[in-house]
Amino acid sequence: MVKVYYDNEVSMDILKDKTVAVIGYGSQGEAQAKNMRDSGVHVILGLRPEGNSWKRAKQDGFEVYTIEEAVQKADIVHILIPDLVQPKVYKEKIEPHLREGQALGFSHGFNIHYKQIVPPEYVDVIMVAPKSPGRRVRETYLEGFGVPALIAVHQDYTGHAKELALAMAKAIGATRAGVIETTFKDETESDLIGEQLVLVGGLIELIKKGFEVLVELGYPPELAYFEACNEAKLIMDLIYERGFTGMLKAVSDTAKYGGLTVGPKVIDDHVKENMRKYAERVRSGEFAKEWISKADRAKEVLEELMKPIEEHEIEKVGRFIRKMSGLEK
Ligand SMILES: NC(=O)c1ccc[n+]([C@@H]2O[C@H](COP(=O)([O-])OP(=O)(O)OC[C@H]3O[C@@H](n4cnc5c(N)ncnc54)[C@H](O)[C@@H]3O)[C@@H](O)[C@H]2O)c1
Ligand SMILES: CC(C)(O)[C@@H](O)C(=O)O
Ligand SMILES: [Mg+2]
Ligand SMILES: [Mg+2]
Repeated sequence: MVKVYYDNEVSMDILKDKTVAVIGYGSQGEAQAKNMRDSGVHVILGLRPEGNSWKRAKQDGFEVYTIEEAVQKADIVHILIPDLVQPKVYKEKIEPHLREGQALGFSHGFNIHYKQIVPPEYVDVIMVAPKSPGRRVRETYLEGFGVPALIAVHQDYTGHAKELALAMAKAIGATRAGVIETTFKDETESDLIGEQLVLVGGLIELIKKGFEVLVELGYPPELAYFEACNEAKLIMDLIYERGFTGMLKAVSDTAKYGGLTVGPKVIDDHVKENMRKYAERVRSGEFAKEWISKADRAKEVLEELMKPIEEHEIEKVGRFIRKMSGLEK
């Protein structure tokens, strides 16, 4: 079993009298900046003056500076802007202001692992990667807990890089749930493979295709939505809390028999073959090459990819069901 770091064995002393500049105030930036501030860390924000985040971060009571100023004021520069934006911002606004002994922090190893950012040898390079969307990073912290996270050290100039990564993980609330040390390579590849095959790509397609089959067979879309999507959350909660076995114990014997005999025939070896193929594309760097080649028009590319999803019938029914459940107005 891997070593897991918990609250009682990690100290935040190394962050005393230090300033953490969080670059970016999006999903992870906002959550991590707020958690670290609430843990007593001096956090400042480095943002674009013309951006929407500037106003939001100010309203949330943060000291906000341009990215260049924040780098100059900081001991730790924690880069939480979109992966494809990071290399340009790093080259133009961060690298020219770096000082000996500072630390660069990341929540995903993409740009270090694929060498889109190559920091000078006189800084520490660390990762604190919460294994959760940003929103849960904040919500669980406010509930008095945290989300699990990975830490990694790419470069240890000061000799204190790991201590620093652990301290930041504690400040984010992650050591309450447990923190595991890994490498930039393993975090990057496993994160990309997980989100493509299962978490984002796999789940959307499984739910969408299940919904489509039910609707094609003539069942009302609302019923199809309950079966293929809404209840998926409730079943996943059971798996999250009790494991597969616990979930199976909670569903009917009919669901157990049908699920366990038909499931492997639907998600069959062809699906696993596809998974292997696309995991290999991540490991070979082919996926990164493709994604990096879109850097100049990432926004348009994503809009194009999201359009058919946004217009899919499942999204219309979803809005209706969420209203019905009081989740949306
Ligand atoms: N989204 C998640 O829940 C999640 C989970 C784990 C790890 N990560 C990693 O965290 C990092 C940040 O991802 P995110 O999804 O939180 O980012 P995001 O897309 O939410 O970041 C948006 C923010 O980045 C800043 N920004 C955007 N474009 C900019 C530019 N051109 N110049 C300067 N600032 C700019 C703005 O403050 C904006 O609010 C990435 O490395 C990502 O892989 C994200
Ligand atoms: C939340 C995820 C999918 O786990 C993260 O890795 C991301 O890239 O947003
Ligand atoms: Mg990811
Ligand atoms: Mg992830």
